[in-house]
Amino acid sequence: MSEPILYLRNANVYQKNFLVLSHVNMNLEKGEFYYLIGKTGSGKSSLLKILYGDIPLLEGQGKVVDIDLVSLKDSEISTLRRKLGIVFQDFQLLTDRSVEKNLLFVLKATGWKDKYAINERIEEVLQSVGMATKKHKMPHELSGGEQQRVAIARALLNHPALILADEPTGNLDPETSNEIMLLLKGIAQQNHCTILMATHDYSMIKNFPAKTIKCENGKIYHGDSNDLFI
Ligand SMILES: Nc1ncnc2c1ncn2[C@@H]1O[C@H](COP(=O)(O)OP(=O)(O)OP(=O)(O)O)[C@@H](O)[C@H]1O
Repeated sequence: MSEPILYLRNANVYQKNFLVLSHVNMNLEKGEFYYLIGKTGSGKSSLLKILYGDIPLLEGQGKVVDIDLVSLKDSEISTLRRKLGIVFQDFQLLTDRSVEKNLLFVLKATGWKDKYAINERIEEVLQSVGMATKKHKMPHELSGGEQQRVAIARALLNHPALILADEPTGNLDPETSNEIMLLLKGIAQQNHCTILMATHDYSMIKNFPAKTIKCENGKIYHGDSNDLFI
């Protein structure tokens, strides 16, 4: 079996002094799609935050895209995030600049200098999410689904091997949610990239089956979305 793209061993996930999840063990394989499910407050966002370095891993072991979470220093968090794509429910685009400038901002912040390469990468990611014709639009001129497409394009800029998505369809209607799911699944396949997506949306899980990681009563359980509908 190939090396997992991320693993946690006996990891305890805390929010301040509160133990949210204990003895978390997980291995995510390259190119696979996983749902992270569980009731509100069960720890999905906290688990994702451990993985992108927003909460420190104080107990247990873990590695994400070859970066050790236990020894992660503040100065290495930007390196970790550069290797990941992160997508949020509320898109988190910079509202004062165009789609193109949102992407440019990330490329510059992550060390891209060559103007030609920058323009080419912006074109590529916008093409891959079907937004190439909207690069001069401001975020408020886009629908929620379009804004999420731009956020996904932004997540793809640095060719991440892993995308962490926290309720990416939570603010979208069912039809637009399906479009975003198709897009994410296509990205996982084409780029051989792993996606871990937190969601509450069981109808979507039913439409797009995948492996599941469930947070419940302070623990996680591995399964398959088909198990949820027996
Ligand atoms: N900043 C914080 N400080 C203290 N406790 C927190 C903080 N953020 C979350 N918690 C607590 O940690 C637990 C897990 O919250 P978390 O946001 O990870 O759940 P979730 O499964 O993502 O929920 P939702 O589906 O509502 O987003 C909850 O009991 C919550 O109250």
